[in-house]
Amino acid sequence: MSDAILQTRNLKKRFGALAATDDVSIDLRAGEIHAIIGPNGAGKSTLIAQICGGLAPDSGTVHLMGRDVTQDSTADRARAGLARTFQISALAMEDTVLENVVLGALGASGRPWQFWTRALSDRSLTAIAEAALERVGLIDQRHMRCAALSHGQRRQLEVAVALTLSPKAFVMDEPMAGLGAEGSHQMTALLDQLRAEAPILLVEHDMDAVFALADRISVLVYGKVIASGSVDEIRSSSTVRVAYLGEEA
Ligand SMILES: Nc1ncnc2c1ncn2[C@@H]1O[C@H](COP(=O)(O)OP(=O)(O)OP(=O)(O)O)[C@@H](O)[C@H]1O
Repeated sequence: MSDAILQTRNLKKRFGALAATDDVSIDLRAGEIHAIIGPNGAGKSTLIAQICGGLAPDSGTVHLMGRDVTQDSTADRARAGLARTFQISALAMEDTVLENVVLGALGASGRPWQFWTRALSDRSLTAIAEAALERVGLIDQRHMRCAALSHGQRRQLEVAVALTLSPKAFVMDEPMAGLGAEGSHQMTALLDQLRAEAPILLVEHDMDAVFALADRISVLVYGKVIASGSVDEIRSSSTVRVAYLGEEA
């Protein structure tokens, strides 16, 4: 038995003649950040969509905590602890920071139809929300409207919302995109701590962040994993340099 928290086996997805993912088998193990890198059009978004349930694979499987979730909906996978962040922002801009996180905690509590105003006075939910905000460094902003947050703070808030799910695994789609140097620095520090809570499958173009954070890197080119290894192994791989970084052999 594999000790992977999240596992794909032989995922294939074709769009007409194009193999967007071609036999992709990757593992995400407890405590690690596993980065998926690759040039534009390599199949990273297609892979994430199959892992999270937005796109059905033509063949292959996805397992979460040893259970086959390939046929499960996105919502069922989220309830099972697969926390996806960043590509789809579900923040309510007019609500406060705390309200946004309570809304997440409300969904995770299995009481989604409870009146909203009552949810806000439910100490068990606000305590979960405040703990998540503390974790991402936004507790002092909890009464601010979401719209007043900086771009980087909104990304931290998305992590806080994901934390209320008690995630078993994070799938993060370009968390550094659009962040300045300071924002990237803060997000890198946050992800570095979060891996202890739940492992992170990280799709990211920012190589400084990837090299700083990843325990393992898999390189996707034309839908295939062409290399998988530690930061040092990937950096020194001539296959990767030629296929991805575009250098001469
Ligand atoms: N719905 C679709 N229909 C047809 N082709 C698609 C579809 N979605 C993706 N593709 C194609 O599949 C390939 C992989 O795309 P994908 O978006 O997964 O790559 P990516 O690695 O995420 O790229 P980027 O880094 O630019 O976001 C590309 O050639 C893309 O044009």
